[in-house]
Amino acid sequence: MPTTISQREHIDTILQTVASPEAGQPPSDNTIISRSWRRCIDRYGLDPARPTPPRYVPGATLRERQDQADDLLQVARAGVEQLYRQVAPLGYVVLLTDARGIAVQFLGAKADQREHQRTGLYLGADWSEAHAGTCAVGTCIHERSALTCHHSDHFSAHHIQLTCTAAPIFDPHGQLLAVLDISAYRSPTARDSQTFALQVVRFTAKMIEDAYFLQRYGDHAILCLDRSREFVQINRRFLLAIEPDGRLVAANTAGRKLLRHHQLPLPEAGEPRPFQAWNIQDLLDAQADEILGIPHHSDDRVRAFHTRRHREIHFATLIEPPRRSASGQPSQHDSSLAPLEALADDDPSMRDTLTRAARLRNEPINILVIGETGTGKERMARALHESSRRHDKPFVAINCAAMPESLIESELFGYEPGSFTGARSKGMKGLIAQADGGTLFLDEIGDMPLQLQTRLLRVLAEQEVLPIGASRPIKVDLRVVAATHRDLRELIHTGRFREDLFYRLNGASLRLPPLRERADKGYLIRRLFDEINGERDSRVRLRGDAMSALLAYPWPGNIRELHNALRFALATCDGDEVVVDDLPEECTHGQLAHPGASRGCSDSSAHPATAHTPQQDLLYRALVRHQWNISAAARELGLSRPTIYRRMKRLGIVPPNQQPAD
Ligand SMILES: Nc1ncnc2c1ncn2[C@@H]1O[C@H](COP(=O)(O)OP(=O)(O)OP(=O)(O)O)[C@@H](O)[C@H]1O
Repeated sequence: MPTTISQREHIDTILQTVASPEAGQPPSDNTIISRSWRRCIDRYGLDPARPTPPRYVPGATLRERQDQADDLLQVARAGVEQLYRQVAPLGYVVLLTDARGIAVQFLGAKADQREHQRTGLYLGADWSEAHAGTCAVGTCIHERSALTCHHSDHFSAHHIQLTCTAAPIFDPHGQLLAVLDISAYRSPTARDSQTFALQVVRFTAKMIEDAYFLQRYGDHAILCLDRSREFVQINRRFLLAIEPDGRLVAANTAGRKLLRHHQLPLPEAGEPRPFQAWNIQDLLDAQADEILGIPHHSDDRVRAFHTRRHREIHFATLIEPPRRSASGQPSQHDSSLAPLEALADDDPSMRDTLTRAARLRNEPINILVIGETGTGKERMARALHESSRRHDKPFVAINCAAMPESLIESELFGYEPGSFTGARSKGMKGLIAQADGGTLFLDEIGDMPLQLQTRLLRVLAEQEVLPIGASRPIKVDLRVVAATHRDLRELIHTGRFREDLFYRLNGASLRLPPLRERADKGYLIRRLFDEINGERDSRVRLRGDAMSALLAYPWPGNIRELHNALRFALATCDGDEVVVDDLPEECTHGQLAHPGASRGCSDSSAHPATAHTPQQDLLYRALVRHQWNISAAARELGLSRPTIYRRMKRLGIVPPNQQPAD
């Protein structure tokens, strides 16, 4: 690469600084940077006059690194996306690298993908100091602290237009887990312009680190300490995981610093010392049960303690572990409620609906389930049935909208032998009678013809059904659950629904929120994925990047769309995992980059008219890049040759020399 004048000056500055620190003009009086320059030359043998182009690890290695970081990636997702929303308008991209500097997550504008790939600000890029020279990620890994690498702080002349700021993320034992980085191509010359960037990245890295900590030690009591009573519940500055007897198990970065300050350092990861060396009483001047009982001894759930050494005041609050029964297992509810509980995780509307459903499940009243199409009304009806005392009796579902009007009466009420032309000679038991003792589910009740509404009303009022052509009614014991996505009051108003039937059916109502409003999408995705997976011969895993894309997608209300997307991904994926490229194209149209697209860039005009899914796109581009050399494309994509052939066949990609002549 020919060097420009400013690059030439940059190279000279590095060489002079390293040769004689006093003579050179470091870009800032930043010893971290000049130390790193020296390492680049002395230890890694890098030459500032020969800038190395970005290095990308092969696809298979990237996937391996992403798998290893999967737990963190899942926890970090919300934080990384929030950070991206904050900094993208200022022209930054966001990278999360593993502890060795390989970018395992990337967020940046898709429109600038070629520039990202050219600079190395992309998935799979190696930002270790040994390869990229002085840079925010690599130098942060070495220094184990947050820093900005601004313009000519970078070792490589290739990077001097960039400003990059990175912060480390440590695991609960002090081991480096990952590095969070934001980088921009254009920024003011002054280094101070990045002060804010440093604060945001540090803050987000701490948030991710603490979220990971809380997840890892979710089964322990976690003591949160702060020097301020007002902020201790919000800041959670120092986090310490403790055993019921007060032994310290782990601490976040700030917590480990606090312990060191009080001469109680926790062993670092891999150290041979016994792990639970200290008790919380060694830190705070209080009995362990006083500390573990904070929530019960204090109105605002905060208590002040003196530290044993230094007599500093710290305010403490406690995150209690899940309650355990006498058997040591987390306390169990009534197991018959399991079908209802399985419908949702932690969504506020669903929580209210399910509490109500649990109370109503054995009450002798009919229930109306209300919700948009595909929000799980039938699921709810089944779960009500399965968790009720009627669970061993039939559940009969009828879709009032789908049944032809000519058949609906005979299907519902049944008929006597020979009661009309075309009837079966033995007669037929109607669906209502089949549901005797159990639950009758009337879906799309708003579409039931008026004349049948009258007959249904009679069945409900008298608990008996009169088959067509019969002279005597049959007694039935029914619980009716009806469902609708329509506004029944509006239908009553316009004369299309009987008001008296509405009150019969609406003994109580349960409302289901649309998917777009649900806070437990992650749970629904995992649950549906497991269900579809369970129907298959071989089991497949949903990888973190696919999960992130599914969570980021603005789903409309209908859960069926999510179901279809997962079914598609499971049907088309290769191997034993679903990755982001296996998802339908519309799910990946957000800002998230695809891991598979991380190698090289190509002319977008190379798209065949038929190639439009990410999988097709990716494979096609790789094949074009390698002049249809299957082995080379396979190597680049980290796949085997048979897999490439299989995918080409499945995705309808035909090499030019095998295409039929016009
Ligand atoms: N809580 C849930 N957990 C997992 N999957 C669910 C849940 N609720 C609904 N689904 C899935 O979503 C799809 C739609 O569910 P369901 O048929 O119960 O909705 P509905 O509201 O009755 O639909 P419609 O309005 O079309 O009658 C089904 O594939 C179902 O398996």
